[in-house]
Amino acid sequence: MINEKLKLNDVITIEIKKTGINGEGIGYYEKLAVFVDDTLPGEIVDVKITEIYDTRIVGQIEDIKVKSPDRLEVLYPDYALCGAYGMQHVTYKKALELKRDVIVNALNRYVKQKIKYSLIKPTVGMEEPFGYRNKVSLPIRKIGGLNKVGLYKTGGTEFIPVNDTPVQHPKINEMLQYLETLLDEYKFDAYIQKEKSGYIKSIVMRRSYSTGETQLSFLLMKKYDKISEVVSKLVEKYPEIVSVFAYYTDNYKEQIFFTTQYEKIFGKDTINEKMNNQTFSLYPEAFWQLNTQMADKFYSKMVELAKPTKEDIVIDAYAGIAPVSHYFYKEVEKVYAIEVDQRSIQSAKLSLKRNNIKNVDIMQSDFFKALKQLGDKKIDIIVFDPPRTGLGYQTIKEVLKFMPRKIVYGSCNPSTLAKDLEELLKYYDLKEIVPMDMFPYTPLVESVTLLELKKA
Ligand SMILES: C[S@@+](CC[C@H](N)C(=O)[O-])C[C@H]1O[C@@H](n2cnc3c(N)ncnc32)[C@H](O)[C@@H]1O
Repeated sequence: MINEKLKLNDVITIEIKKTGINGEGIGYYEKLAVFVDDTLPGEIVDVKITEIYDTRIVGQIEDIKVKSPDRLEVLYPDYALCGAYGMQHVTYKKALELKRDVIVNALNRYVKQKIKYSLIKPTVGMEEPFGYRNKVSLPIRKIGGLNKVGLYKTGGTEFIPVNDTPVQHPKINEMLQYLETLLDEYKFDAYIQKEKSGYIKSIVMRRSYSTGETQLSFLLMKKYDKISEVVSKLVEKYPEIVSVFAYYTDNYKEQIFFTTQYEKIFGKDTINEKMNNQTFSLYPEAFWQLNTQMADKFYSKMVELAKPTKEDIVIDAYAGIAPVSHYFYKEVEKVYAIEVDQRSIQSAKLSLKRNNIKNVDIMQSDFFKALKQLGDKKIDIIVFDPPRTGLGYQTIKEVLKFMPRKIVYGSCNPSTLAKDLEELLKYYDLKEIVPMDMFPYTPLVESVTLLELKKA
């Protein structure tokens, strides 16, 4: 076997042929796939081998012999390591092309039938692809005696301070930096993993793109009065902070941001975000897309592709706080919005009421179970927007009992999209896939797909 000839730390020279699902370059060494971070198609690279498996090798750049014309200088190497700003080595224009290629590659890999690639449209991106991130969820750790917000190196345990990435909203960066200084000033002890000590574990900061209202959620190991003083200082400087919660945990190990034990320590329960002339009320844990400007394009594309009619009954599956329902309700007879998470449901109910929407029924349920509950109801269109795990065979089997005329599939994972399409395309024709760049300068690839029930 080829890989028996290779040893760790050997250096091989390969040409990068394509981009993988995590943004890495993929080349081949005598037919064995070689995965190398931060490389681009067309580049000739000396690669030091760091991992060897039966079917693939992982390596790191030793030297780039031929550089891609689309390569950019990496200005924040640490932020590439923790995925916060992982595609900074490539021009935005090229990144949009590569994201479409990732979808094409996933379809090639998982879908047996021949796909007309002209159905996969160019990636819809942003005009100004910086400062778009409206929320950060960051652990806080004590490093060299100072409190730092940051992230862990992808797949590792090394903590990397992260408080000024160009993809986060500049106001979020500013507030994070001020928070760090306050935590030091008030002698806070951030969590230290090795010693299992410290009492502040993480911060979630969400800033409404449209109103600027900002919500903070601290995760604490115990009640600690000084948090109120820190919050007062923050609010004094940033009056747009209008909602602050403290969550409590006694679990040192688990990497979580929210628990069921919480209290509001300042201001309102929710912050308001505006989109499509509607107001959405966000509780801290409620799901909301991280890029509000692109979210608007994402939902508008769903309606544009579905072309719903006034008689249609629609399912908004994996609804979150039901933005899809908010975009569809006017065009159709009725929408069932199905979501499992209680706080998203609370936000959805508040938002639908606030926007005076009466033809959306909310179902708090696992999607699979909800389909069983809906029994033999007529469903014309199903809009999916599942987590990265996709739908899976069992759920698709249940969906197929309804045989909706159209399916609109919002996906955040090209691999699970392709696997699900392999099943769905037995009964549906693929009409269009529109890649959407919801996370510029990261490897994440989102898309909206339209399927229509086969005629026969
Ligand atoms: C990618 S988010 C999409 C939410 C919403 N469509 C949006 O764009 O804001 C996926 C949502 O699915 C929900 N979810 C995850 N598993 C679920 C399940 N088995 N049944 C119903 N909802 C689920 C999550 O709580 C989350 O709100």
